[in-house]
Amino acid sequence: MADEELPAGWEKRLSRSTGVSSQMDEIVVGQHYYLNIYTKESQWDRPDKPADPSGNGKADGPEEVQCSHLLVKHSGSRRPSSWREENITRSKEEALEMVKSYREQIASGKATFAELASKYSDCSSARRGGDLGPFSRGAMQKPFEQAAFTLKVGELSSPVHTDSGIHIIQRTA
Ligand SMILES: O=C(N[C@H](Cc1nc2ccccc2[nH]1)C(=O)O)c1cc2ccccc2s1
Repeated sequence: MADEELPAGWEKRLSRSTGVSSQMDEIVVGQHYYLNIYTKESQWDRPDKPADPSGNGKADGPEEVQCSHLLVKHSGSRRPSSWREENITRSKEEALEMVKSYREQIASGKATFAELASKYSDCSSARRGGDLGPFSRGAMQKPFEQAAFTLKVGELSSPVHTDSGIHIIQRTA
């Protein structure tokens, strides 16, 4: 289908980071998203009307962040399998208890984020100590993005729920 003209004020962008697609549950590189050129807000869905220049001040905050995360998947995860465990059957409640325990160990200094993420994260980024690299809005699932872009550098999130499972996120840049 021809790539029709976008309504005024929008730009079509290519997400440079990998992320989990909202449809197929696989790592996608180069998924398109749409950027409001006035407010710098982004959205997955193709806009059907001109961009709103007002944006109510939502354009604040960084364009790009870098985070590490520790993911604990559960039986309700979109892909209940990982490098650690071929068939993940733990309950969501059990996953939440595990995530809280890891967060406590990191916050108290008993262990570093990278030590626990590399041992226990159900994401393939475990091999990098949980580091996801830099990413902009539009690259990750919305609950993850909202948390990541709200954190200050060095801050640790509360447990964050996405279709992939339950995450602890640390913003590193
Ligand atoms: O989506 C990924 N991995 C999924 C799990 C997952 N789901 C996520 C949702 C948001 C952010 C990170 C996430 N990681 C998997 O392994 O099943 C990614 C792995 C990596 C590895 C390096 C850099 C970025 C990424 S994003």
